[in-house]
Amino acid sequence: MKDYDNSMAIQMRNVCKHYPHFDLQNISLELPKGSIMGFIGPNGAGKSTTIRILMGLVQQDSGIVNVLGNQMPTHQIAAKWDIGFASEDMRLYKNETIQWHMDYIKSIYPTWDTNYAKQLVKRFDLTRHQKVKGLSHGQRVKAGLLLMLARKPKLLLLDEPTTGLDPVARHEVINELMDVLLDEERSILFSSHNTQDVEQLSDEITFIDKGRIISSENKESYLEKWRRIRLEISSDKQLPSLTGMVEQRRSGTQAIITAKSFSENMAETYRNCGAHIHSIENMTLEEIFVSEVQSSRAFNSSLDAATTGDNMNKGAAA
Ligand SMILES: Nc1ncnc2c1ncn2[C@@H]1O[C@H](COP(=O)(O)OP(=O)(O)OP(=O)(O)O)[C@@H](O)[C@H]1O
Repeated sequence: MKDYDNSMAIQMRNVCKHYPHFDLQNISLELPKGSIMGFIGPNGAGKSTTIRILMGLVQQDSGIVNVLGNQMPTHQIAAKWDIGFASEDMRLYKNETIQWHMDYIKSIYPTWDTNYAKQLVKRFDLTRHQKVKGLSHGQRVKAGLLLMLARKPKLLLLDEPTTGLDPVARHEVINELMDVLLDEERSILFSSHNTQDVEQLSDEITFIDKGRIISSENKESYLEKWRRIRLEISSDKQLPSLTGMVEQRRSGTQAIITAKSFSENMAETYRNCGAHIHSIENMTLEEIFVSEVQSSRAFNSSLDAATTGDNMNKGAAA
């Protein structure tokens, strides 16, 4: 990438990948160094495919990918020294112990931190001489994270790191990831279905659905824009459709408005139309996620309908 920005751990520009029943479409995202990005999307949205492209495990059909200054997949070998990757299907040797794996990783990576590895064994409540085949799912996930964290990679790519963990184990893993970020040069991108984890951990949030990024923003400013407005208006009056309103639900005199770019002017306009506003509430990331996905799907299907209509008209004209 000619204009590679040195302050970014990840830069993706217009990345596309075609599978027989799926297209990753024009993915562009940037992760500043020292930040943590939550990557949220429904099942089959394209999260793992994107992470695998960043890791060089899958090759994009087009578009530019730069990870820690390395063009991917061309310079993936150099990049992999500094990337820690963890996914649900991470393979450990079943007949070997956690200690065996620690020694093995230590022999490969000169950055391995023996003291930190020992601390992690304690914090994750693992037994070093236990064989992998005897570990529970949660213990296996924690062992995988330990092996990755103790070699101190500059970038962590985590594909659903908390899936299948009980609340206590999730809490331990999240706290550990937050501690990792105390070192300001390190960066994390993690995918999740769990919006609570993402809300707690992330500085940046990216939503993906059906292979397209639907938003990618700083968490604080993003959460600040969304509001749910509950109001009452006489049933014979219409509420105006304002810019930034993504949903309006009415039942008799009661209405609930979801706003994507809320401003006081919006509330004022409703009041001027005769509405009485009961409350203006902040929304959780989960509520915002559902609204984003629904409005993006509605928008895309209206575009598809318009395109189909155009084609039919062209067909008719021909
Ligand atoms: N090697 C492959 N060959 C064909 N299709 C694939 C391949 N890998 C992924 N896909 C398809 O790409 C789509 C996106 O999959 P991906 O695993 O990236 O989604 P995801 O967002 O991580 O989903 P989940 O949350 O369910 O894990 C799916 O429809 C999947 O079937």
